[in-house]
Amino acid sequence: MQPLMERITGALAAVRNPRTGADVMAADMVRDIATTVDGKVRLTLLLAAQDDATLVRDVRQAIEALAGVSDVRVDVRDPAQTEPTPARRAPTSAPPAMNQPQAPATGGMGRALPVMDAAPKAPPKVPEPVAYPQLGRIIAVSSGKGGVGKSTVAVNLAVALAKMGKRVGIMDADIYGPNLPLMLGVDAAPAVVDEKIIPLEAYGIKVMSIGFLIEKEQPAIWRGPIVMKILTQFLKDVAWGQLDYFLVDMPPGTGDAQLSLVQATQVHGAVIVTTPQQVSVGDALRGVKMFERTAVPVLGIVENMSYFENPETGKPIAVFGTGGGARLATETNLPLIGQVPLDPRIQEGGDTGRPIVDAEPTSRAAKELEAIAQRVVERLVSIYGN
Ligand SMILES: Nc1ncnc2c1ncn2[C@@H]1O[C@H](COP(=O)(O)OP(=O)(O)OP(=O)(O)O)[C@@H](O)[C@H]1O
Repeated sequence: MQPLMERITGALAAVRNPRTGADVMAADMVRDIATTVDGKVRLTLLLAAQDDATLVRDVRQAIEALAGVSDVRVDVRDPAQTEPTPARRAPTSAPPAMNQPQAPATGGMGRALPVMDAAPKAPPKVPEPVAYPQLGRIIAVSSGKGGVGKSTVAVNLAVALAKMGKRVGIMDADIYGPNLPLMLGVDAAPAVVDEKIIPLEAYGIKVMSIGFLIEKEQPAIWRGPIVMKILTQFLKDVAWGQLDYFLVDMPPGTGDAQLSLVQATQVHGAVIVTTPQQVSVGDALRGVKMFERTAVPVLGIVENMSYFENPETGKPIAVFGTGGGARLATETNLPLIGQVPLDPRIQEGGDTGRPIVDAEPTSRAAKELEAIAQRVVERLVSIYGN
C-alpha cells in the first residue's frame, strides 16, 4: 500500500470545490496535513466566505474512507485571515504531540474560545439584507449570556408552534455550541438534492444546525465572514419549503452572528431569554438594545428558570432570585411574555432529544412554553398583520 500521506493527498485531489471547479489540493486549500502512526489525521482547510461549508464534511469523509485512518480532524480557517504562504508547504510528519488541542484553554467555561481572534485587516463589506418570503416570520431567540436556556426556549417554541398547526423551521447560528442536534435528537449529515440542502425533521419541524456540518469536539474557529457565509447558506440554500415561522437559535451575546443575521435578512422579531438574576438581566438588556439599534422589534422577554415548584405544596420556590424578567420588561418597556419554571424534566428532555412540550405536555413548564408561543404569534400579528 502507498504511504498514508500519499493516499491522503490523492483522496483530497478528488474533492472538488464546486465554486471554482478545482480540487482542494490544486486550489491550495489544504495546509498542515499531519498523521500519526496509529492513523490519526489532522489538517487545516482554508474555506473562504464564498465557499460551500459542506466541503468540510467532504474532506473529512474522503480521508475517513482510507484504510488505516482511525480519526480525522479538520481545522477550518478563513484564508482572508491566514498568512499567505509563498509556496505550498510540504506535508509534514506529525510530531508526537500532534493531538494536543491548538485552541486556547477554555478557562473552565466549558466552551472553546475561537482561535482566530485577530481583527480582519479590511472592514468586511456589509451586504444588503435579502428577503426570504418562503421562511415566513423570522424570529431570533437570543440571550445576553450563555446557559440561560435560550436553546431550550427556542426548541420548545418551535415544537409548540408546530403543535398549533404552523409550518416551522429552526436553525442554530451558534458556532460555539450548536445545541439543536442534541435537543431534538437529530444528528446526521443532511442530504443535498439539486444543490439544495435538505433539512432534517423532528417533531414536525424542519431543522438545520451548524452541528450537522462542523467537526465535533474541536474548537469552533469560524469567525466573521464565515458566520455570515453559513447563515446566508442556511437561509438561501436549504430546501425549507414554505414556512410560517422560522426560528433562529442565536449564540449568546451581541456579537458577529447577531449582526450577520440582521445584515443577511429582515428579522421580524426577537425573543430575549433571561433568568431572574440581576447579572443575567444586565446582559439581556444589552441584547435588547442591540436589536433595537438594528430596528428588529423585540417581541418580549422570557424569564426562564423562574422558580421551582414545590412538589408537595405546589408553591413556587425562588431558586435564582425573583423579579429579573419583570425588571427588564419595565426598564425596556417590553412585555414579559412568559416565566418558565425550573423543571428537571426540561433538562432530561434536552439531553435525550425530547422537548418538554412534546414529552410532558401537561406540565406547567410545557403549558407556559405553549402560552409563550401563542403570545409570540399575537405580537407578530399586531406588528405585521396576518
Ligand atoms: N427551565 C429549565 N429547567 C431545567 N433545566 C433547564 C431549564 N432551561 C434550560 N435548562 C437546562 O439548562 C441547560 C442550558 O440550557 P440551554 O442550552 O437551553 O441554554 P442556552 O442559553 O441556549 O446555552 P448556550 O449558551 O450553551 O447556548 C441545559 O442543560 C438545559 O436542559
